[in-house]
Amino acid sequence: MLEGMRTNSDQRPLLAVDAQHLVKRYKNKTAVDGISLQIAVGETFGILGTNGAGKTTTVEMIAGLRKPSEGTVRIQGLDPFTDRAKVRQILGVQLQQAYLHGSLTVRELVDLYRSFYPNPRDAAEALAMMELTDQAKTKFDDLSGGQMQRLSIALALIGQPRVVILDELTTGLDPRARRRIWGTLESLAGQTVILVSHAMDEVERLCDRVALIDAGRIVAQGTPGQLMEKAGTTTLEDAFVTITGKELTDQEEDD
Ligand SMILES: Nc1ncnc2c1ncn2[C@@H]1O[C@H](COP(=O)(O)OP(=O)(O)OP(=O)(O)O)[C@@H](O)[C@H]1O
Repeated sequence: MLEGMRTNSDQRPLLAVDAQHLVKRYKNKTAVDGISLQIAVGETFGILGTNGAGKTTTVEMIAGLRKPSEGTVRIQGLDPFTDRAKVRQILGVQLQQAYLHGSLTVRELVDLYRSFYPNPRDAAEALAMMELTDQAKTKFDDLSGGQMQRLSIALALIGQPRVVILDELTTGLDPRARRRIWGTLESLAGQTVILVSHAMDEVERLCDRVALIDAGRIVAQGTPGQLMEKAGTTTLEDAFVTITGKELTDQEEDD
């Protein structure tokens, strides 16, 4: 999905996301401990790590939803904190917990989100894409968990944003829904995607590059092939275990 990089006036590659030395400290804990990420336009970039590694905190800082203790973020050259209105028009975010107004219907939420963007997808098409056509008049609070999740993905993609952040994209969805959503993501031409996951099949299938995060730091990054080569393994899962010394699969049970 990586397309030819565009350049800015200095003829340097224009990065979709440029995060420099992000740190997030809570009272007794450093959740993110100096993470830098440079993601090219059109790239699908995976962030992989065990529970509590700092993945969500990192992407929330990139999205401008959580203030870093240290470090800077630029999205297509814009600061998500000071250029909030502009960033909102080019960024779509699916978070683990959807903070959506429960008494609005699916269609009302879709219309609301469409209003945030200059060139949104057709509403009916967006609902069909996530198989929510029959739920258009259903209130958000009355959706099943899987339907809520599919709606949050539809809302992240509805504006055809240049940068999309997806946190635990298909965790908990059935295999058919997962494959359908993967197909949708593979059809996004030119959009940059940050995908937080601990599902190896998803990351291997979708991501051009991956950062492995452990205890708030990047312990390795590269293409899935490079990570397997570095670790001397034949699967990304084994590479993760070799590099971090931790199992990913055990963690899913804690969710
Ligand atoms: N508001 C907060 N106050 C204190 N500690 C926090 C807060 N939010 C997150 N943390 C801690 O920061 C660490 C990183 O959390 P984060 O949610 O970013 O991890 P994660 O990699 O996304 O994990 P998961 O896979 O469970 O979602 C965890 O130890 C978590 O308990």
